[in-house]
Amino acid sequence: MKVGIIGATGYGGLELIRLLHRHSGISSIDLFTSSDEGELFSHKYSYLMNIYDTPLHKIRIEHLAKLDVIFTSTPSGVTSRLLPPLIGKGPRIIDLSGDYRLSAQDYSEWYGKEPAPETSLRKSVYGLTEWNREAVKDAVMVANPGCYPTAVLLSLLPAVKNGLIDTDSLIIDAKSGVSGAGNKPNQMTHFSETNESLSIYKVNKHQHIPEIETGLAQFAEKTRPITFSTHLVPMTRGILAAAYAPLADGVSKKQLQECYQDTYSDETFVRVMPDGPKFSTNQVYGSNYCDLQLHVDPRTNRATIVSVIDNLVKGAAGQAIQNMNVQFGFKETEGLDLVPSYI
Ligand SMILES: NC(=O)C1=CN([C@@H]2O[C@H](COP(=O)(O)OP(=O)(O)OC[C@H]3O[C@@H](n4cnc5c(N)ncnc54)[C@H](OP(=O)(O)O)[C@@H]3O)[C@@H](O)[C@H]2O)C=CC1
Ligand SMILES: CC(=O)N[C@@H](CCC(=O)OP(=O)(O)O)C(=O)O
Repeated sequence: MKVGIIGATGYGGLELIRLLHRHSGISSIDLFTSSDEGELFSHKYSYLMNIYDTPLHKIRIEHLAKLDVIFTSTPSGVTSRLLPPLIGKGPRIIDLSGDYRLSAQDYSEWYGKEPAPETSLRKSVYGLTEWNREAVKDAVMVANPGCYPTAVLLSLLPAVKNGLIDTDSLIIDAKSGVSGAGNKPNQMTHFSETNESLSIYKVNKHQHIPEIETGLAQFAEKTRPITFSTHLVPMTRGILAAAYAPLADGVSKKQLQECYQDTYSDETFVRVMPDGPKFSTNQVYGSNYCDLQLHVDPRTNRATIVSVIDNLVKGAAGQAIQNMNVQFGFKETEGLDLVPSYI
C-alpha cells in the first residue's frame, strides 16, 4: 500500500513514521510538508539518517489522490479546508486532528474556528476502534479520536453503557505529558514553565469535553454533561485519566470488574488490570495499550476508574494505524505489537 503523511514533521507524524516502518503491508511512505518542501527528512531529523533519506513533498491534491491511504496530523483548521476534494475520491483518509470529530456547531463553539463543510463531515466516522470497528471498516474518512477522549471513553464506556455507575455528576480528572501539545513550544509548554511544576488548564473549556460527551451519547446513550479537568505534567509522554462516580444501586465491585473483563476480553490493546500498588503511565509508554484499573471505596460507594495511554500511540498514531488495519483487512495488531518501554 502507498501511504502519505501530511504533517510528517510534527510529533504525531514522527510517531506514524516510527510505527509504519515496521508494518508489513506498506510499500512506500510519502511525507508532505507545508513549510520545508524539498528538504531531506533525515536532514531535518538526523536521528532518521539511513532510515528516511527521502525528500519532503509539497502538498498537492494530484499527488495525494494517487495514494491508498493518507494520514493527516496537522493543527486544527487545516484538514477541514484541505480534505473535502479528496474524501471519497480514492484514498482512505485518517485525520488525527479534531476537524472531523464534532458536529459543525460544537466545533465552532469549542475550537472557535470555521467547521468542515457539512457534506464532508457527514462522511466521517469516529475512529474509537474498539467501539466502532464495523463503521471504521467501510469508512472513507476516519476522525481519529483525541488523546484524552481515547483514554476517557475506553475507561468509562463499559460502566456507563451497562448502567453500573451513576452518571448524573461525572467528574473526570486527566493529566498529560507535554508532547500532547505538539512540537511548537509556547508560554505554557516551555521547559522553564513545565519543569518542576504541575498545572491545570482550560478548566471547563477544553475542546475534548464535547468529544467525550458525544462519544458517551453515541456508544452508551448517556447525555448528561461532564466535568472534565486537564493537567500538564512535567513528562514527555503519557496520559492518566481518573473518573469518579457513585456505583449505581446494588452494584458491587465484582460486577464492575467482570463487566470490564467481559467487554474487553477479545481486545488486545485494552488491558483490565488487577488491583495493585502502582498504576502508571510508564506501563504503556511507547505502546498501543490502554490499561484500566477499577477501584471502589466502600465508605463512599464511589468508583474510581483509571486509565493510562501513551498520547502519541494509542492516543494518536497507534490508534490511527489500528484503524487503517481495520479498513484494509490487516491483522489489527500489524505494526503495533510493541512492548511498552517501561524504563
Ligand atoms: N500530540 C499529541 O499527543 C496528539 C495530537 N493530536 C492532534 O494531531 C494533530 C497533530 O499534532 P502534533 O503532531 O502534536 O502537532 P505538531 O505541532 O507537532 O505538528 C503539526 C504539523 O503540522 C504541519 N502543519 C502546520 N500547519 C500546517 C498547514 N497549514 N498545512 C499543512 N500542514 C501544516 C507542520 O509541519 P510542516 O511545517 O512540515 O507542514 C507540523 O509539523 C493536531 O491536530 C493535534 O491536536 C491528537 C492526538 C494526540
Ligand atoms: C498537553 C496538551 O496541551 N494537550 C492538548 C491536546 C490537544 C489535542 O490533541 O488536540 P485535538 O484533539 O483537539 O486536535 C490540549 O490539551 O489541548
